[in-house]
Amino acid sequence: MNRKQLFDLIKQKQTYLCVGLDTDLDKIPKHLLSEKDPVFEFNKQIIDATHQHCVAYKPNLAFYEALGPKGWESLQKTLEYIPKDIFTIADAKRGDIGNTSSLYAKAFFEQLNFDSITVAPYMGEDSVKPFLKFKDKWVILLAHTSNIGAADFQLIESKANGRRLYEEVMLRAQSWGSTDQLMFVVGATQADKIESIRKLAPEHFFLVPGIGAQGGDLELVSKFGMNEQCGLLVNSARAIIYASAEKDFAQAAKREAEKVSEEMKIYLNKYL
Ligand SMILES: O=C(O)c1cc(=O)[nH]c(=O)n1[C@@H]1O[C@H](COP(=O)(O)O)[C@@H](O)[C@H]1O
Repeated sequence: MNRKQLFDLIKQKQTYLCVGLDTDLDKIPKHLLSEKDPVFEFNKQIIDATHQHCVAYKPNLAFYEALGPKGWESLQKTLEYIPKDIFTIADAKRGDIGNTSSLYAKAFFEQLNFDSITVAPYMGEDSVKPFLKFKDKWVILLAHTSNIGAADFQLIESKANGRRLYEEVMLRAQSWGSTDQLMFVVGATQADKIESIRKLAPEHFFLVPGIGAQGGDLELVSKFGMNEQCGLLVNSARAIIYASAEKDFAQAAKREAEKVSEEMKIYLNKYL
């Protein structure tokens, strides 16, 4: 899916919601635990209930890898179940020396056929470029993340040019790939900075996690983060998928996704 197709999908569905499939056996409703594949059964029902209200799904690999080979199987089945017109993000935060990155890229783009993968930029250009060699696939590079520790390194200012580390990442990486293959992660909890962050990369899509459970402000993110092609995929996981821990979990997730999407529809009309 290219940038235009992603924007068309956003316009058609009037939402830029990404649902995070951070599926945790300790949090899913107890009645699912007797299923052969509880993780897939949970995801399947969440996807059935929410797919009309989102444009992307983002399974976080940690939740699947923690279960060993069974987790990979659940992930693969989940990916195959996601409707083909919906954008998929492997939240894997990979990145290594070039030949290793090439194999990570194969794993996520060829074996699993994800549309995109989150990548950590700190090993530099040769660790990111192998992911950019795949046609119609996206790299989503960590820029300014949502967590408290984001300040530890990302805010360090260069003595040479005064730029913060995340600013340097965003500016340099733009020469590595086009706006049709590179996005940046900007946490919703950084909403106070999103206006200046948008100036660093006016045309790129941002993946914005951190609304819902982490308390980020969707209106601020939308008002200052949106560009002419929306340019935002805003992720929420726990607040949607664990809206209820009972048998009505899928309906509760649908209600939450619908609520966020209705808000997004207002912002699309107001700020686009
Ligand atoms: O790359 C990410 O998706 C990510 C980056 C970031 O800065 N902050 C962040 O929370 N995430 C991920 O986004 C999801 C947020 O989940 P909730 O807080 O439950 O909505 C998790 O899977 C995180 O790993």
